[in-house]
Amino acid sequence: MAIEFTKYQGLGNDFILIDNRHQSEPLVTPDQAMQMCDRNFGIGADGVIFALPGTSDTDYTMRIFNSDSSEPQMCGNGIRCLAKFIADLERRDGKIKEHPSSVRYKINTLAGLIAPEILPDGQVKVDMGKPRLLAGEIPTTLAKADEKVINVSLSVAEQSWLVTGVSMGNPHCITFVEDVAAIPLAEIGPQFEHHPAFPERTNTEFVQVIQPDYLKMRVWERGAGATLACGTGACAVVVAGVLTGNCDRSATVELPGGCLMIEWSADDDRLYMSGPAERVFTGQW
Ligand SMILES: N[C@@H](CCC[C@H](N)C(=O)O)C(=O)O
Repeated sequence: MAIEFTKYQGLGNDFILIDNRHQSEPLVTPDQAMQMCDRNFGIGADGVIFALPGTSDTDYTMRIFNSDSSEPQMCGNGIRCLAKFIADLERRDGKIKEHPSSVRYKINTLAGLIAPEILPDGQVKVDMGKPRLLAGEIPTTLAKADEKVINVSLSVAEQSWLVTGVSMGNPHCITFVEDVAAIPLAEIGPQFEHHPAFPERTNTEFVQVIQPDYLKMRVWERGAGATLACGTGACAVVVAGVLTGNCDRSATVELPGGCLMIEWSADDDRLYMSGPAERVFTGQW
């Protein structure tokens, strides 16, 4: 069966989007998704995202397979791409106007309800929900299940790292370093990802504080390796930065693919992420 797809990217974190609005299960299997993501033998992407029907209180459901075929709970750059993809489909179907002032969606994900809004300038602002900070929620064995994991020592590659754990629905392990460019990401990233202290593996972010409102980060993603950006990761980094006294509640996070604006609201405890999402090309698999 031929599958129509559209490729999108958010700061170079790239995804194959599939219109799955009329079926309740993803149109491709995790193994097929892995083949599609292959950069030599497939389309090439960090993941495959499906726009599925919503639930009673949401407009749509998002599911995603990583490029290694695993299924994460959430993807920040991916949900901005999904919002643009759905708006393109709805525009094509005549469901929304050609140039609406803004478009909002409520999306059901494995991490709960997430709400993206396409702004008039084309950027997408996403209400990413509340961070989860307890070890049992992340999950990690670095502290007791009902304790937070803030600046806890973790031994990787014969070195001791002070790490902070944050869940944005998916697990993140954050460490602040002097020089993010000097981190041998391809060598130590997999060792963090598969460390026994993270029973569901982990995304890992290395962060350099340039100023309290400007951070530079590199990421090793669970199931995808070194990517150019990670939206849930950037949110988790600001939370970890606030908890460790390293940054303000609003900060620009610079990733290899560009910048995201992140705000951890003191009023409602929710994370707000703003950044771009662009269509790249369409095709048939
Ligand atoms: N790139 C994403 C995160 C995708 C999921 C991640 N690899 C995981 O397994 O948790 C983002 O922008 O948040």
